[in-house]
Amino acid sequence: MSSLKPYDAVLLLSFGGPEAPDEVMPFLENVTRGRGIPRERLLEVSEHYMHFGGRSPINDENRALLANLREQLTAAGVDLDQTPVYWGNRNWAPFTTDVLREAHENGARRVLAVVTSAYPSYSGCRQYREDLAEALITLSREGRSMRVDKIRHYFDQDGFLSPIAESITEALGTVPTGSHIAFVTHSIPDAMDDASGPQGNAYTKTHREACEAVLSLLAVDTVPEWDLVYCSRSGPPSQPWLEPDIGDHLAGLKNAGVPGVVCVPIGFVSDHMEVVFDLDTEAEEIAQGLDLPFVRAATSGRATAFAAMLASLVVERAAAERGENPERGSQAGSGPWHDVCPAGCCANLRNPDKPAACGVDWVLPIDTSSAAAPAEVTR
Ligand SMILES: CC1=C(CCC(=O)O)c2cc3nc(cc4[nH]c(cc5[nH]c(cc1n2)c(C)c5CCC(=O)O)c(CCC(=O)O)c4C)C(CCC(=O)O)=C3C
Ligand SMILES: [Fe+2]
Repeated sequence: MSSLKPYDAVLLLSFGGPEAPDEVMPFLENVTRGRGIPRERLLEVSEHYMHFGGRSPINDENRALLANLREQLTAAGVDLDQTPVYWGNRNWAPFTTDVLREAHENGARRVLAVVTSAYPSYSGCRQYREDLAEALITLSREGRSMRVDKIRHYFDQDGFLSPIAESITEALGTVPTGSHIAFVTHSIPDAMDDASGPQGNAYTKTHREACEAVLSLLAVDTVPEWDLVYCSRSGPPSQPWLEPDIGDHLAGLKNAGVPGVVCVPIGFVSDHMEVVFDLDTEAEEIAQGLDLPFVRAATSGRATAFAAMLASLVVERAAAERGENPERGSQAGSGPWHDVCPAGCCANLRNPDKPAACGVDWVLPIDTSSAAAPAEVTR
């Protein structure tokens, strides 16, 4: 039996997505609230969702991941009656606050979050920590005191990298010799990359480390040439975002006489809208127009090895909280990512003082107006 003490619940924390046409605009408004995204971009993105009947694939991906994570925690000897696994989202139901309230009602006081983002950045790290802080503040006003930690980022973990490498190896067998690999991730503003991680530029740096680790895992005689490129740019055109865009990159490859491309969505954990629309629909169409052979490699979200890796990081973090100094494996880059974010890590450039949980500087504000017992102080 492996205990998850001191945790009494696990939370799979994700982005969320609409499941019906009338949910699309309210969802997009949730996503972009206060983020300065032009209205035209919102309407354009709503069309992407409408192309799929108003239903994002992301929730079904997370339902599958939830089942796999439960299975892998059970396989690791965790008793799910003692530590149930919940699922909550930032932008759509089931919402984080509601799920944590339910967990509290069922007796949970210390929760370990597993975020569906492999890399550090404001979007993939601090914004989730802000969501958790907001939920914890709301719940503390209801007299419910809880603490939430989150597992470290896992861009460097074999369970994330190996399924991608296997899929690329297979894909390379179906494109002409000399084809390139285009690793693709979500574009973010240059300024957001500059502020990623404790020292800055961690978003691009950790992506490159993951790409290099994947390349070293390929079962091929000659490692193909590769680039890290971007998709899903939004924001005003005047604001610099990470480039090149996958579409422009494909045109460049064609011009350079490259005979084909394996497109690898390394920035994404599962086949959500960015993957099925921006890559499988838009980028593939561009490649077809260029007469450039194009194969898209798999994401690792559905792989057993991926859920097993998440389960092992959950077990590792629980051991660390018990002071047991567990072995901290890392198969890419310069060693394991931190458990607890230092102050200012993945800064919020618009609102630097917004409370964020799971960092050294997190203190649950004690609401003295409440008749309930004072909230426990957490880090
Ligand atoms: C780094 C990153 C990840 C990966 C890390 C992680 O997984 O968290 C990610 C994931 C996702 N992004 C998603 C959807 C959207 N992202 C948007 C907007 C933005 N994303 C950004 C960054 C990221 N996003 C940024 C800097 C913006 C601009 C607004 C802002 O500065 O915050 C918008 C608004 C419209 C638009 O502008 O495109 C939508 C609809 C979905 C769900 C897809 C589905 O429904 O299947 C997922 C998983
Ligand atoms: Fe961070």
